Amino acid sequence: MNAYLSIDDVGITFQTEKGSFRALDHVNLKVEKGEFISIIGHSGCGKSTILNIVAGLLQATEGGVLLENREVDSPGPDRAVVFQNHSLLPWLSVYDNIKLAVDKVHGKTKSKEERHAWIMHNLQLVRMDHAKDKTPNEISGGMKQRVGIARALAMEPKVLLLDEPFGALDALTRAHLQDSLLEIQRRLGNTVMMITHDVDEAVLLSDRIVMMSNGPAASIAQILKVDLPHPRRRVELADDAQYNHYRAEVLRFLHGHAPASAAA
Ligand SMILES: Nc1ncnc2c1ncn2[C@@H]1O[C@H](COP(=O)(O)OP(=O)(O)OP(=O)(O)O)[C@@H](O)[C@H]1O
Repeated sequence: MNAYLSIDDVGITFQTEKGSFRALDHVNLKVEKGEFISIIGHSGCGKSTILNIVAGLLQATEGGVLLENREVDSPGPDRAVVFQNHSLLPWLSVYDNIKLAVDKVHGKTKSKEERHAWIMHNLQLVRMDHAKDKTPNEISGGMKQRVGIARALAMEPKVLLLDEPFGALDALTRAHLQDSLLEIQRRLGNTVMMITHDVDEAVLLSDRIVMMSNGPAASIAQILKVDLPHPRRRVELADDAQYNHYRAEVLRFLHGHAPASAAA
């Protein structure tokens, strides 16, 4: 039987003014339903490119992506993306930003009252129901990311695609949001692919960490299975030998694959 999400021998070549650029080569990954996968690797190795291919925003040159055995060839509500810099519409309230997505995805299947309850439920999940009437410029960066995550969850996607969702946040806000995401993901059983540069974030949240080689022609170099029991609590894990082992593995990998310019 095929995996829930299957990235099969994906390669991509971009045509640029300077000629063609081979970004990814022979990328293969099978993701199970409910799995939390992190993708880590040096800048420019092709993490966003993989995510965008899964999102259907980019077309692979070779190979392809199957989600529940159906080929991904365009963006769709079954794959919600959260970017580093939130993509909320600034002229709509927090509530209406989520409503837009909910009406699109659930407009035919849920009544108006059900949709309202669903919007509020998802705002409560990320603890943003108190700010439902505010516009994005009236709330902080961390709050905007919370709303972006609520909007993605409200679409009930098969796969949640997170491109450095906490990259632009301060350490404390980031830690809070990681904890909420972990708790929500465990509760709802979402299938998640998340790009990160943060080793602790990857170990804390993931079932598996996909480590990429440097480009051009980047591929998956190593996959680390993170066998830490849940619930995972960051304070307790700080002294946990297994946690520190995984952390060291990823750091060793990144150090060993440092781009030539950074290795000196
Ligand atoms: N549309 C494009 N045209 C040409 N080259 C591209 C295009 N998109 C990405 N690339 C190149 O492909 C490579 C991978 O880019 P990508 O953005 O996926 O890397 P990344 O690992 O996500 O980087 P970062 O961690 O810095 O965000 C880079 O060398 C980038 O310059």
